Amino acid sequence: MTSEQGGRSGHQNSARQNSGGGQRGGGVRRRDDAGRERNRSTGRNRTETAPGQRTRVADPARLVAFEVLRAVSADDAYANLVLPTRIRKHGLDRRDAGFATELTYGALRAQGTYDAILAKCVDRPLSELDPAILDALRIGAHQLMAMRVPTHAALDQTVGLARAVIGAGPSGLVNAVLRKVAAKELPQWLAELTDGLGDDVKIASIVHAHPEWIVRAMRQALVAHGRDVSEIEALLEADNAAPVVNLVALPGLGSLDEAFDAGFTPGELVIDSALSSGGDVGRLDSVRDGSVRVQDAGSQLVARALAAVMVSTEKTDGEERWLDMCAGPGGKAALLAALAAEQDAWMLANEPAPHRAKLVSQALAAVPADSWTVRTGDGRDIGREHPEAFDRILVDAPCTGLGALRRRPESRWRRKLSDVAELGPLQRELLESALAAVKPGGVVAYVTCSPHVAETIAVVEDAMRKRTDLELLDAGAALDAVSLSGSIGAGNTTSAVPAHRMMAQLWPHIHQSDAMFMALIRKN
Ligand SMILES: C[S@@+](CC[C@H](N)C(=O)[O-])C[C@H]1O[C@@H](n2cnc3c(N)ncnc32)[C@H](O)[C@@H]1O
Repeated sequence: MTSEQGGRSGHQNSARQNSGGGQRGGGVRRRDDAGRERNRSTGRNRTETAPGQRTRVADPARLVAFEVLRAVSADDAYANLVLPTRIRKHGLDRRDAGFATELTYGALRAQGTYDAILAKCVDRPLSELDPAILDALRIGAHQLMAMRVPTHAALDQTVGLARAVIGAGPSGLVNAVLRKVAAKELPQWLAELTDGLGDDVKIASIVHAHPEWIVRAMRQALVAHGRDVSEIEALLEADNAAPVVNLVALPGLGSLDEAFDAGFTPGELVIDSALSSGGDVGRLDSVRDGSVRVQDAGSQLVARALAAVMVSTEKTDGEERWLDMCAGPGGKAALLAALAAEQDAWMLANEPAPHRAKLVSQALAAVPADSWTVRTGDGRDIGREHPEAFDRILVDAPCTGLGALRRRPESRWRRKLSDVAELGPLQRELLESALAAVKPGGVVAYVTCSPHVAETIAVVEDAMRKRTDLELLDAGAALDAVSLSGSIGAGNTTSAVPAHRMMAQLWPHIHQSDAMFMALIRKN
């Protein structure tokens, strides 16, 4: 299990520097540039016996983490959306914001492992604890197990947080439980929790903090794409690392010069992209004007692959017509529309949720307006309403998002196996609609941000079985064709099933991208 690796140096520094942070005796706590507290005026001896007695006011960075965990567990909030607002609300400086980010994301990602440890230290089922106490314990556990926070500071500050925001009684429980947690280091806890377990899936689930059904699904996906099942450890660990920030310059519209001047480095997977493990992208003018966008490298690759693949359609009025059937919030739509504009094509971006359709319009604002139109509606209707009307169609289907666990720290614990079955009919209907809407000679890209075989290979195979006019193109080769290295190994060269050799899967541990799946289907 790792903590925020993407911002590693910044966060680990902040973890060290903030290790003793917090307000004392009700005073406002400030740190100097080296992270040392100023105004240490109490002169009080720090003992390890009664941390809760010392700290009565919550350290703002830990308070932010606690508030985000509460919003996630009580209100089903998304941590990546709530965290920035709480950081602003509490006025955290850059260092404290880094600490709060590592604490929040780390505690959420590893929740299953920490709950297993906590269950050994609490004398009742965790489900019987006040959920606020459980969240405080998770925050304490992450500091003790995975951050370089000295034990006394982790205890002192977490008990102080509990005292300030939950109450004196609960803070005693938090103190007692965290002392038991602190008695062993993480490797000892993991050894104890997995001792005698003969099942590799259960062991990986505890050690790498993923639900068992997801470990099983990832193993199955690796094998289905011709990879060795032993890669599972690296894949799960990649999910536990913070992703680097990827930028794309919209072709013909944006330049990365400003990003490079600001310390971004050229992306290695895909052209016109840049990488950063930290920094505030919102400060870049080019990001603010929408000509440079934050976008995962895998998303960039699939959009570029669809735009570059050969089609042999009859063109309406000499121009190609493209469709992004599931466009919200508009990441791929912006890149696709810019590519369409370069090729004198026009694109329809469809999204049924009105607020997400609005985001699509905003994402497309930097692209010449005569190159695109946004439709607010159900993609399942498009095949019937516009039969054989489009040369290229992207179906970026609603899915479990198991390929993007790096950026959504809570989602692995929120998602359920039943979600996969629930999404299946919609995924199939959207693909069928796209296959009706594509012209003969045109191509449909079926894409998911999930490697789950039931959402990927199975959906494509079902669609192929239903029609006789379809052909799978080599999606791995199509990704290679638009990659910088020319060979990224996303295809499957070894499968005994010819159709499986045509489908491509990107992986966080190999490509440092989301686990994006792509099949390219040509209608003959
Ligand atoms: C995986 S997201 C698409 C991400 C988007 N392509 C991007 O790159 O930003 C799937 C989208 O499909 C939309 N969706 C859900 N049901 C749909 C339907 N019946 N027809 C079309 N889109 C649908 C969701 O609202 C969601 O915005």
